[in-house]
Amino acid sequence: MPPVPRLALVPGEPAGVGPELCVRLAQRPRDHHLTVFGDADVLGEAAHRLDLPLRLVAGHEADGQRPGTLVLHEVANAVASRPGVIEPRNSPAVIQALGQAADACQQGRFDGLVTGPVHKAAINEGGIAYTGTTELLAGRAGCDVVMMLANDIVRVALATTHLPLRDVATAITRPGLERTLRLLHAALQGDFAIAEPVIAVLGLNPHAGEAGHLGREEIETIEPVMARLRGEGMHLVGPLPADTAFLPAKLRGFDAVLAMYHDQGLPVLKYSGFEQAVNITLGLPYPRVAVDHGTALELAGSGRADPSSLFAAADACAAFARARLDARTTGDPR
Ligand SMILES: NC(=O)c1ccc[n+]([C@@H]2O[C@H](COP(=O)([O-])OP(=O)(O)OC[C@H]3O[C@@H](n4cnc5c(N)ncnc54)[C@H](O)[C@@H]3O)[C@@H](O)[C@H]2O)c1
Ligand SMILES: N[C@H](C(=O)O)[C@H](O)COP(=O)(O)O
Repeated sequence: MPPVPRLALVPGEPAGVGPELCVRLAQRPRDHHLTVFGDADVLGEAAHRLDLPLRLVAGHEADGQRPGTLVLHEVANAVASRPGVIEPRNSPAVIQALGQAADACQQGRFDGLVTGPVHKAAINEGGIAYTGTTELLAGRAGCDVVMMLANDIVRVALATTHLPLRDVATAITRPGLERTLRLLHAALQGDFAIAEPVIAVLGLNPHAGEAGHLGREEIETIEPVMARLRGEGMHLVGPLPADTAFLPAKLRGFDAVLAMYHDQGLPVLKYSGFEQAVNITLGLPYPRVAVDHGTALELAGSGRADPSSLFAAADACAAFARARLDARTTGDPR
């Protein structure tokens, strides 16, 4: 019998669409165990509003695969939550749920982590410094990571993540970019089984700096790193002008695109397929896959939120986890 992946599921912001999407996810037949780290009342109320069954049970062996059921690891909110209304007093519970699920993955008690959307401002307004779950998980695991969003059309990795635009240029350094490219390359080979990945690297400036007349980061930072890694055999294209790098004919030749900052790459990814796209954290000791959308507060409680991205995240995380479990049983060092 192949091993059944055990996934930890964190709904994210209780006032957002995360809890109701988790209830919808729980209804699907599945080939993995799901344990939800969150508040039982919030999940129960979301199920009631959707008129869907939800049994929250203890222990993952017996029921973690049964439709309509989730194993519960309770992380109770401080105060009652209402759909669409941010309550910063619940921010510690959101972060505790993420932290406890992450630690459980790192300890080998789960094989992967699936997360719903978190409201970054609510967490900060609750007194907790937080820029994103990618950064939180990297800090907790003590490793470098790369954020990559993917759908059937394109994979977009980011050289920098959640920081003000005015700080981007100085955050792009030769050592940082080299680490990012090595990690991305290794993940495309390991988790995506692409033997010789082709990675397009975007420039930072308009027209990739126009030979130094519109900025020098391409010449001083990006090109030297690319030259060094090409010398080791990596297939790197660029630095490319970002405005035309995503033209369909070009994109077909790339296994991933490395964008220099969040809004250089993610609008294209989200425009090309918002529903099925997922957010993958590369470099952690366990697979982590999240939805590509936010808390959509205006939809919370309406039952109209599309669960496709959470479904895709759970499927992708289960597939990554299964591949790693299989590799372990065959002695593959993945
Ligand atoms: N995965 C994450 O944790 C994540 C991702 C993006 C944004 N966020 C956070 O979410 C909050 C709100 O961000 P935003 O408004 O920029 O983005 P958003 O994704 O919440 O909303 C953008 C648009 O997409 C729609 N939308 C989002 N999810 C949907 C779904 N499942 N079904 C149907 N429509 C959906 C919304 O109604 C809105 O029109 C912010 O605090 C942001 O930081 C979190
Ligand atoms: N940058 C992500 C996006 O736009 O979808 C998002 O904000 C979530 O990232 P984290 O998983 O790091 O919270």
